[in-house]
Amino acid sequence: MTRTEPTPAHRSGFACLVGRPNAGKSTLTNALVGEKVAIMSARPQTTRHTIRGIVHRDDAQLILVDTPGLHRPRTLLGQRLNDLVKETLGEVDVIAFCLPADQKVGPGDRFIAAQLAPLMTGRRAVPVVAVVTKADLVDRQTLMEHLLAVDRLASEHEREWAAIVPVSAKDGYQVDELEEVLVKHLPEGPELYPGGELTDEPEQIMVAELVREAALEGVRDELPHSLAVVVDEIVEREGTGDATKGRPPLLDVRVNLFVERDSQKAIVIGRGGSRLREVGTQARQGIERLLGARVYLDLHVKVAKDWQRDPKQLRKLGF
Ligand SMILES: Nc1nc2c(ncn2[C@@H]2O[C@H](COP(=O)(O)OP(=O)(O)OP(=O)(O)O)[C@@H](O)[C@H]2O)c(=O)[nH]1
Repeated sequence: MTRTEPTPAHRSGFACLVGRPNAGKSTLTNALVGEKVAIMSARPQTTRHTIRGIVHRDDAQLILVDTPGLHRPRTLLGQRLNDLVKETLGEVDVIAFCLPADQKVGPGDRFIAAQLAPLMTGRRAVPVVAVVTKADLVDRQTLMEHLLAVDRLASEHEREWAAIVPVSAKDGYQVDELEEVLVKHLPEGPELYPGGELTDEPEQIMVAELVREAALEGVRDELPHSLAVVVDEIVEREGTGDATKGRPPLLDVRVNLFVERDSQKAIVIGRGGSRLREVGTQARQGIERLLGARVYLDLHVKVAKDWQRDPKQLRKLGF
């Protein structure tokens, strides 16, 4: 008799690596994602999240995002930035807090732990996995002591880490385990970046960014964080390219711009659509350079009310 195993549900979501400078976040991201996709690190998707890479598997899609550095604020602006960071961190599914094994838990780590503590409790608590990085640099004894110190750091705030995982991005020690732990904390859900077509992904992100830049030009104050740009599709119009004659294809690029309110929609579109046309022209030039093709750019402005407050919407919009 054959028994069919139930297929485990597909999981998808966002993880954010935080930690003081030099904690090993970038190196660990590369180890998790692999070099191929790590090139995405340079492509800002939005001012809120930078996608650093996607771990794409049959059973899960883990999207690693970045936030601006979480530092001890020295100015009011710093404070504002930290508020933004906290808001952003509150929207991810799991946080990986990196603490280097070769350095004692210090004030920088304490500051970050204090910022994370309020996020780790309440109805929308975000699990925080403590990741002890650079494990290869210390001996077993030092590693054990460090793990205990990291454990105490959570206790100081009457919290518990969702897990403590020592890793070495350099020799690959426990990187797979960390991936499992992070995936385990993702909600069940479909692929957020379909097909795992990772090579297409940077293009879409860059196209979205070019449109976003053009759309914000001159109206940044009016639309600070209220604009999300999502590339709907990039398709080649049949029979348009002819490589033998060096003729690039014509690409149809469809892009949606989401704003929060009708008044913002009016700003983006401008009188009689004049602004949107300018946005289109400006963005198209950049996109043509980027893709090395002729581009027909189709922009749609839509109102997605309160999207900033709804994590499901945010995800749909690629945040
Ligand atoms: N031996 C060893 N060195 C590591 C490991 N991970 C990172 N490093 C080194 O630690 C230094 C900092 O690593 P990064 O990945 O740049 O750290 P980061 O947290 O991204 O740094 P910031 O961008 O400043 O926040 C680099 O010189 C890395 O080569 C590791 O697992 N083992």
